[in-house]
Amino acid sequence: MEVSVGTAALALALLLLPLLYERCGSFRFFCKMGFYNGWILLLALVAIPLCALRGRDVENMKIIRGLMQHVKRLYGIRMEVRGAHNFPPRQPYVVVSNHQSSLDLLGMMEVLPDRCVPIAKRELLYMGAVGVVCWLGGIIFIDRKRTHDAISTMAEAAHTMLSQDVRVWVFPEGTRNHSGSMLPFKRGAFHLAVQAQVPVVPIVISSYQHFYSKRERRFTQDVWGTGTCGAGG
Ligand SMILES: CCCCCCCCCCCCCCCC(=O)SCCNC(=O)CCNC(=O)[C@H](O)C(C)(C)COP(=O)(O)OP(=O)(O)OC[C@H]1O[C@@H](n2cnc3c(N)ncnc32)[C@H](O)[C@@H]1OP(=O)(O)O
Ligand SMILES: CCCCCCCC/C=C\CCCCCCCC(=O)OC[C@@H](O)COP(=O)(O)O
Repeated sequence: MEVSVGTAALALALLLLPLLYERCGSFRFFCKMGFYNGWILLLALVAIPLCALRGRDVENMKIIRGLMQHVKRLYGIRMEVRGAHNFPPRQPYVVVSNHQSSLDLLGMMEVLPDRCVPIAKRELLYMGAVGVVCWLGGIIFIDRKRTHDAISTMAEAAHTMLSQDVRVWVFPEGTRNHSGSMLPFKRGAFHLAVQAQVPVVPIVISSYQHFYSKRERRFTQDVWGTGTCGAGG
C-alpha cells in the first residue's frame, strides 16, 4: 500500500491537533475564538434570508437574538441575569453598558429588550455576512473618527427612538476594555438621552477575567462563568 507524503502529513496533523488543543492554552484560545467568529458568521448566513423578508427593521433583532442564544452553551457559559424588571416597560430608553470583548454579544443577547438596537462602529458593516445582518437588524452605525457625523447620526437616532418606539444600547466607553476597570465615558449616550428625553438604563456585564483573557490567551473550559447583567432604573 502506498501512502503519499501529503496524506501522511495530514494524518499526522490530525493526530497532533487534538494533542496541541489539550496541552497548549494559547492554541485552545485561538481555536475557541476562531470557532466563535466562524460560528457567528455561519449564523449570520442563516439569519440573512430570514431578516431580509422584513428588510431593515429593528424587529429583526428578535431573530438575531434567537439565533445567538444557544452560543453560550457551546462554551459552557451559564449566565445569571439580575434586575431585568428594571427595564422601563413601555417607553424608549438608552441602555449604557460596559464592554469587555466580543463575548459581550452573548450577554447582550441574553437581556436585549424588544425593539432595542446597539450603536456600533461602522467597521462592523464591512464584516461580510455579519455586517449585512447588523444592517438588516437596524443597528446604528457611527464613524468614531468623524465626531460631527457621529453626532448627526445620533441626533437622527433620538428622533427614531421617539417616532418608532426604539431603545438604543450604547457602550459609552466607546471601545472594548478588558482591564477590569472602566474607561472614561464618551458623551454620546447621554446627549442622546437628553435629546430624546428618555431615561438611561445602566447594565453591568460582570467581569469574566476568571475564564477569559485575551492578553493571557486564556479561555478555559472547566470554569463556568456567570455573566451578570443588572439593570438599574
Ligand atoms: C445571528 C447572527 C448574528 C450576527 C452578529 C450580530 C451582532 C449584532 C450585535 C452587534 C453589536 C455590536 C456592538 C458593537 C460595539 C461597538 O462598536 S462600541 C464602538 C461604537 N460605539 C460608540 O463609540 C458609542 C460611544 N461613543 C460616543 O457616544 C461618542 O461620544 C461619539 C458620539 C462617538 C463621539 O466621540 P468622541 O468625539 O470621541 O467623544 P466625546 O468626547 O464623547 O465627544 C466630543 C464632543 O462631542 C459632543 N457630543 C458627543 N456626542 C454628542 C451628541 N450625540 N450630541 C451632541 N454632542 C455630542 C461631546 O459633548 C463633546 O463635546 P464637549 O462636551 O467636549 O464640548
Ligand atoms: C468580507 C470580509 C469578511 C470578514 C469576515 C469577518 C468575520 C467576523 C465574524 C464574526 C464577528 C463576530 C463578532 C461581531 C461583533 C463584535 C462586537 C464588537 O466587539 O465590536 C467591536 C467594538 O465593540 C469596538 O471595537 P474596538 O474595541 O474599538 O476595536
